[in-house]
Amino acid sequence: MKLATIGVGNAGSKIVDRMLEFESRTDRNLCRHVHAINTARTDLAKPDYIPEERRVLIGDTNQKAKGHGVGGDVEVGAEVAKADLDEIRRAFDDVEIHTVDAILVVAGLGGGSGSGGGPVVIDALQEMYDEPVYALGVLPGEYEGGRPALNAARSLQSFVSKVDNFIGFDNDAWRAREQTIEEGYEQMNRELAARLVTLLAAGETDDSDVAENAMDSSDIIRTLNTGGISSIGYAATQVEESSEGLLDRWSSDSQRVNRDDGSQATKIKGLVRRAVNSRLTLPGEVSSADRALAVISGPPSEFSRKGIESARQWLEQEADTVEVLVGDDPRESSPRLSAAVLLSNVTEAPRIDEIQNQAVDAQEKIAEQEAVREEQINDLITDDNNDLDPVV
Ligand SMILES: Nc1nc2c(ncn2[C@@H]2O[C@H](COP(=O)(O)OP(=O)(O)OP(=O)(O)O)[C@@H](O)[C@H]2O)c(=O)[nH]1
Repeated sequence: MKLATIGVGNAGSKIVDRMLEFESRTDRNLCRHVHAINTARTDLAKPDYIPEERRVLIGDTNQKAKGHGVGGDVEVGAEVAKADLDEIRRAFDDVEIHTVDAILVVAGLGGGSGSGGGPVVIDALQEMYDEPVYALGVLPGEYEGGRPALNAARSLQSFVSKVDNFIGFDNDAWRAREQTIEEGYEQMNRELAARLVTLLAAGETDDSDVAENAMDSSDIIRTLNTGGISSIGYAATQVEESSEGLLDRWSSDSQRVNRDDGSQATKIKGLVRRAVNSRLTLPGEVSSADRALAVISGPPSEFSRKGIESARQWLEQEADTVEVLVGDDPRESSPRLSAAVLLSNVTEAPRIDEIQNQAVDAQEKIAEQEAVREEQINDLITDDNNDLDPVV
């Protein structure tokens, strides 16, 4: 698949940057267009891979943002993006839409810029293009507190209703306790990038006849057509350099002998099983998914038709749906064989309910605190001062 990828806010831009890093390390070419849109000038200076001319600063003339971010205020994030919509649209003008299959918007939902600005950007994209628009949204960890949960719960509603599919990533599930938050983010972003790129880059070459079971971008689009909230599982293994394997790699496609000797089939089924049972980007009940798709990526000498078939049967049972696709993504020089599994429209994801509950609590607490504050101010100016007249 070929994507136009847009990071909104700081987390969104960092994740897109890691996607580009993973692509360049693994010789993939998924993101044909990239943009980073943010309200904080210093954060926009940080990416290693997003070209400078693709970084769009919004809200620098807004009194509440002034180029320094919106401090977790989702309303200001949305307001700033709306005010600078012309600039955002202009940035998209040079996206050659005929060269991409879909658009992916990436954002952290706990802050203000990505959470508030993301849905505004998505509206603009849906208006401008017919291609599907997907989102990758990061859910804040419980440890971040009530305000990020409230931002995320509100923003999630907008994201899910506006995009063609929302892929979730749960910071809580991926947090390693022994790391600082920044170190943790760096590792999470790399793990997430590997999953997204391995899955979505399948079929990016337009050369779908290189392998018999090659996955195509239309397969991915079909699987994501369910809408709703989706999750990705992933597993990888090092490819052994047997002399036979080397031979296979150097032979031409027509001469390639697929050994299909049972052990390769077992390996592929095992990888898909490991991917599904691994920590998902958004943990959830696999059997609640509407559709599933698995991409087996690596040197074609490692592929096995039997493996694909038994992985498909296993996944069909596990996800409890007949809408299952399993296919190859040949990467001739890759030292790894990997499986990325997309579970589309997972309806049972406990973290979503938790965030909604945390958000309701936070909203009640905020309302209570505001009422108390108002009362205190009233007390302060009315107590024992009843004889005094205000100046104006
Ligand atoms: N996985 C991951 N999550 C992050 C990262 N940075 C921030 N987050 C999460 O994303 C949420 C939003 O943070 P940012 O992206 O920094 O915020 P923003 O959208 O730029 O908005 P403002 O800072 O309010 O202007 C946070 O609450 C965290 O949950 C990151 O590098 N990786």
